[in-house]
Amino acid sequence: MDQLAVKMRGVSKRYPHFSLDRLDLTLAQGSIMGFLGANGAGKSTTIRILMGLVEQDSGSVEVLGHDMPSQQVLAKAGIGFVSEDLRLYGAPTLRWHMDLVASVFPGWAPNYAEALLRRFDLQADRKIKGLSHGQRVKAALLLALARRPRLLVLDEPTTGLDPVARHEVLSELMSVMLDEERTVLFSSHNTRDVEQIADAITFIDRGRIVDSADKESYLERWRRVRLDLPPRGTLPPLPGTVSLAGEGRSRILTTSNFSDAITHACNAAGATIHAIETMSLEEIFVNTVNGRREEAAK
Ligand SMILES: Nc1ncnc2c1ncn2[C@@H]1O[C@H](COP(=O)(O)OP(=O)(O)OP(=O)(O)O)[C@@H](O)[C@H]1O
Repeated sequence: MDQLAVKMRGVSKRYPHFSLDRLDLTLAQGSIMGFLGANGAGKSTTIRILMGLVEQDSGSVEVLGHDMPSQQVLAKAGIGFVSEDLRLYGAPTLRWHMDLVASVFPGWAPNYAEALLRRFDLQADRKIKGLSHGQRVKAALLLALARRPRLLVLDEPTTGLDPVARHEVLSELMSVMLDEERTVLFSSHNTRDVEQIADAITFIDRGRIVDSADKESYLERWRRVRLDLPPRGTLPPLPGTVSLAGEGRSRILTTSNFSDAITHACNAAGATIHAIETMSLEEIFVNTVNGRREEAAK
């Protein structure tokens, strides 16, 4: 079994209008996990708990083998964290921040930091307050990456960036991650960003983990099948059916568990299949969340 960088078991946290509900989340070392959820789904709360910034009401949290929050000092030595909450000081320069982080973390890699400055097109002698939002995000990433943390936790790093800055940050992040094996937890409500860089994906909705798997498995399992039923024909119940829509004899079957058995069953029912379409992560995410909400409403 892979070593786990993050292990959350039965973690609950109750706020007056929201609760995280017995959340289980594991992140194997070396994997890049996209943590996807709509606004208010509980992504930041989960990340704050695993960073020891908020204490769970119940359940256990282990990060890099350390219990959280009780051993957070040990865990944090190995974590690079970038989030909207983390503000850099405005008046000092980026160089001042680099020197500060280097003085605190022995793993700081000066040559790597200089390479990242060039990659991110940042000038170290500029004051933080004079940087654009995109440049600040890149500065925060540089400060986290150059420590060479074993675990990188990025809470919505692309939120609020214009498309150009977003593309820059993502492509730099991707090339940085190709450089060596890193464990990354990357939260976002942007499925395209996650699809681009993650190899594992966890969906959270209304404080609950809805699904968690490697990206390829999502993209392979989910299909939209367009078909025509024979006159007065019906389809048998098919495992994995998320929705079956359509009018007259035409149907669109959305399944989260596609296999040849589905096409065989459709053919056996006399249906004519016109197309079997792959789905984007965005469509999978929307279908997962909607399917769950419809279940809850029944
Ligand atoms: N300290 C707090 N006190 C009360 N409620 C809180 C607190 N922190 C978070 N919440 C609530 O918990 C819910 C989940 O918030 P959270 O920030 O975890 O969501 P998110 O998935 O990160 O959302 P977004 O994508 O909008 O940032 C929200 O309804 C929020 O109002």
